[in-house]
Amino acid sequence: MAADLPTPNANASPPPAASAACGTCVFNHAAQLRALGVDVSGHDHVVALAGNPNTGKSTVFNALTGLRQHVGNWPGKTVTGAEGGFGYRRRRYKLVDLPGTYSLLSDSQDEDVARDFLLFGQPDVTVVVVDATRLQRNLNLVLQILQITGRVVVALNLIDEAHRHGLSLDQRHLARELGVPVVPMAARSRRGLDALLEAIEQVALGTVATRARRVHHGDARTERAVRELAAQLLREYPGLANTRWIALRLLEGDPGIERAVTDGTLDRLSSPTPHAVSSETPGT
Ligand SMILES: Nc1nc2c(ncn2[C@@H]2O[C@H](COP(=O)(O)OP(=O)(O)OP(=O)(O)O)[C@@H](O)[C@H]2O)c(=O)[nH]1
Ligand SMILES: [Mg+2]
Repeated sequence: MAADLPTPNANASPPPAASAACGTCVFNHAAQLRALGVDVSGHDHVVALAGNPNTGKSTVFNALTGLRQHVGNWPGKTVTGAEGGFGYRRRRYKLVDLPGTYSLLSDSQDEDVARDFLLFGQPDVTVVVVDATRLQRNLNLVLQILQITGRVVVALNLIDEAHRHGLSLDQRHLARELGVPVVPMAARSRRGLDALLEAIEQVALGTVATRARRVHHGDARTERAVRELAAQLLREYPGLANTRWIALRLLEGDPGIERAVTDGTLDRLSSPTPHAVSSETPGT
């Protein structure tokens, strides 16, 4: 496995001078991102870092941006999304470090921040940082994120710890099962950063064919109800992204999503104009 890890990255820092925002980068959702407090001007793509608490998201953030987001060995440090940027092969990427969360479904402020950003900000790429020593537990969030976007790279972090515990992981098998790139890494020692940058670029530019694993729910009646509610949401909030996922959550009585309807979040974050592209991954 160690042979699959590339050498430390030479391209991550310092970023090149900001290029003009890419006119053809249709995956930026600047209006929604602005509403979420993230200014993407001067950047070509938006990348979110998501993952369970304490998996090394901020360490990846720091390695990519050269910034010093607080890192520690206890969970719960990153409360709001820290922002930074990096350059790779003449493109500028805005990077947002999201709070650690075990789920996009339950009801805490951290989970709301992460969920709202992924749902409504529609980043061009979401890097899900997982703890290779606790893969099973971490996959729950990966699968949830794959239901709302296929534009995902899984960063299989803490691979050094996994090896120390005698664990060996088949990242190719995992990538096939999930339908998205999987990059083994040890962010603290910058191992795997080059491969991560490469995978981010490929997903951002659509040069890799991802096919996110989708979970199919319920019977025909549930499916019909989801479709009707999703259509109603779209009528009420034109341009709203991920209506199917939101409909499913509403039917399940998810309090965080119910609150997003009643407190005006959905209204605020639905786009004034329909999206140029759907959030679905090509081929899914
Ligand atoms: N051994 C090892 N430790 C790592 C690696 N990456 C991160 N760490 C350590 O893991 C701990 C947590 O790292 P953070 O980057 O703060 O994790 P986080 O995901 O941002 O945490 P939250 O913001 O609380 O969700 C720190 O002690 C890091 O030094 C790695 O690749 N290998
Ligand atoms: Mg953090």
